[in-house]
Amino acid sequence: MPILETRALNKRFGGLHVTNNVDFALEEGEVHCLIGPNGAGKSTLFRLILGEHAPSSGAILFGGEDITHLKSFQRIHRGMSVKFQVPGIFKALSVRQNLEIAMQRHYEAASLGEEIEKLLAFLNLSADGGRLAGNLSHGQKQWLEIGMAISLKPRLLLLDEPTAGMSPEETHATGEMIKRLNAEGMTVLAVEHDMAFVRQVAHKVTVLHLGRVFAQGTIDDIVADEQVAAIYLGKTTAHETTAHEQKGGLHG
Ligand SMILES: Nc1ncnc2c1ncn2[C@@H]1O[C@H](COP(=O)(O)OP(=O)(O)OP(=O)(O)O)[C@@H](O)[C@H]1O
Repeated sequence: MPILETRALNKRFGGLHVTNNVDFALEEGEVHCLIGPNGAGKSTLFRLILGEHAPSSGAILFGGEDITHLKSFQRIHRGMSVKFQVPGIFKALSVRQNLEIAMQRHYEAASLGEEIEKLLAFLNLSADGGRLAGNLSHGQKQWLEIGMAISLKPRLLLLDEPTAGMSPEETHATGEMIKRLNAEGMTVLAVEHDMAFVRQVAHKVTVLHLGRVFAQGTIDDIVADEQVAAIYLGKTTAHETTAHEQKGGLHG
């Protein structure tokens, strides 16, 4: 049974049909990347899954349960967690204090310190626990965010462009983190533009285009798909679409 499923999911903003009859299934235990040209509807689908947008029609299931009408916090209680692109860390607090805030209600006081140190080590931030979060590098801030998102050991981790703005080395280190989390049992859905990262982590890739599922397969299937290449070059005539400005090409 898929851990997450959308059935005939639609979202319209006025006359704009941004999520168009999306049937999507995420299998438990996989790392799945959602790609597609700018404006394809990736963020909107993400926000629908999280409960930040209400769908116009269709259903969302998590662990087999219909969650279409649940609030975000109820979805989080059921085991979803998210890291958005914009950092939501407390800049004026230390790295350790940030993790403490995320974790304190969920761990016994006696084990909290040890859990935080374990997480700091996982995030390559052991030497930075006492630094103000606001003084971390961009990549380190993203890792702290990931740390806050995984601190409650979610069943499903949602990542919105986790490597945006990172160096190739930081991107690779982030990929290794995702692979370790996955090896320990976490299912991951990531919106991502960086194809090197997608190749590093993804078991499966879904391409969204004009709000629809356009293609699905392994990264090799997707990169070899000429129709996918065409939409990235803005050559599609499926709708009245103009060439999209790309942050990164398909072959990244
Ligand atoms: N709240 C909103 N109100 C109206 N239109 C919206 C809203 N959110 C998104 N859209 C429109 O929906 C379309 C899809 O946007 P979305 O952000 O989901 O795409 P995306 O694939 O995530 O793009 P990017 O890769 O640029 O982040 C765009 O045309 C966008 O302008």
